[in-house]
Amino acid sequence: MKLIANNIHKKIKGKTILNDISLEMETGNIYGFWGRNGSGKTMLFRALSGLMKIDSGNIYWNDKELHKDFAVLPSQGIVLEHAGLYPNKTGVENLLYLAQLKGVIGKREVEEAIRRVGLDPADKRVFGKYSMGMKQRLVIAQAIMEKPDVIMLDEPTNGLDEAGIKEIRQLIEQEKERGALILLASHNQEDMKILADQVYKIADGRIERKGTEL
Ligand SMILES: Nc1ncnc2c1ncn2[C@@H]1O[C@H](COP(=O)(O)OP(=O)(O)OP(=O)(O)O)[C@@H](O)[C@H]1O
Repeated sequence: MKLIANNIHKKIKGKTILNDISLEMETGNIYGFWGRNGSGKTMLFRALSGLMKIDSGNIYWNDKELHKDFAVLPSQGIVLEHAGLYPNKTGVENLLYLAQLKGVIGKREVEEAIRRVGLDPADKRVFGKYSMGMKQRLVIAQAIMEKPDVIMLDEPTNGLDEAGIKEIRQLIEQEKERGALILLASHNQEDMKILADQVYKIADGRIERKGTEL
């Protein structure tokens, strides 16, 4: 399965955020997005997921077009900010609530995802009391819990200690082996070296370079 972008452009308040971006990505691979703060990685993920409309260009998932055949990408898990998680709900409660919106998975799968990121489904602490690393793990659990075809991870190893980084890298590899298409934005060079099959270097909203190394 393929995710394709053809010549996408986006301006916000007169400023060009995405400038003629074309990409072709296939399931079973990890694509790294490397670039300075503000280069456009997050905005690109938002565009590709359908969360943000583009001004021109086309985005295809297989033979279907985003914004024509569907409003958002049909099978995706996305880690952006800690958006959508309630500080006064536990991890399980938070993910169950989100799972119920789609109705594809139930409690068993939610608990399995929580275990896979190294958290305890029986933990009664609420999200607001989680450490930064625990929050990050729960957000990743949310992105993978429905076993989506496309997973977008924006800085997934942020806030994790060395052991946590290793665990999350393993999880990302497992998701690739499962056959997911993974987009990974990270400032961590090791993440790029270890995980990415292809690296897109982003600068000023453009793809400056594509290759197998940084
Ligand atoms: N709501 C907004 N209104 C105006 N400009 C915005 C808005 N959101 C983002 N931008 C601009 O879009 C550009 C790209 O930002 P983006 O968040 O995609 O960068 P990034 O590569 O993800 O950066 P970082 O590494 O800091 O996460 C930046 O110049 C930013 O200032």
